[in-house]
Amino acid sequence: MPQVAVVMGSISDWPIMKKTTTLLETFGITYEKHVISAHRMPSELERFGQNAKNSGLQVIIAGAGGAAHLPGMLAANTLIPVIGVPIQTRALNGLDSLLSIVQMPAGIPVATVAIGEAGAKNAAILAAQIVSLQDEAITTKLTDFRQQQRQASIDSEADLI
Ligand SMILES: Nc1c(C(=O)O)ncn1[C@@H]1O[C@H](COP(=O)(O)O)[C@@H](O)[C@H]1O
Repeated sequence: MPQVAVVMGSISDWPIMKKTTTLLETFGITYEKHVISAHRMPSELERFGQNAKNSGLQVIIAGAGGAAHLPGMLAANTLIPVIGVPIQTRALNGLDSLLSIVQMPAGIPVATVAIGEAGAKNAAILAAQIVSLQDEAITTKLTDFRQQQRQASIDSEADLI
């Protein structure tokens, strides 16, 4: 039974959302991935959201661009925490996606991360932190990941030439 679902509004979001799944694999988290659009597939979205808890999922990561209603509509259909990834857009650089995801009305939260690649990576780390509350092996992997980042920053000083 996968721990996390990675959902995107379109296959065109996959190059960014692949950053999320790659990191989930690094942390040893099991996941499933789907294209589900709130706009184009409203009944599938409702069914997925309403079955998510029973299928054993612990976190949903949802990436969408433009009028990015997908994360909010998933959140409206489940009690599982939803992390929203705003996809960068050509017309408005992803500001449209960010505001559509972050400005949820009180009562239906979406944990919104940064636009684009940084957000896609942070979504995976945040999901790993949530799943790690019940999985000690993931805590160990997260600790190692932090240590590697720290060491890479320390080592980078040698390049200040
Ligand atoms: N924001 C949404 C939703 C939704 O929120 O339901 N469905 C698709 N999309 C977004 O439309 C953009 C363009 O999609 P296409 O490339 O398929 O036209 C994508 O970034 C997708 O996430």
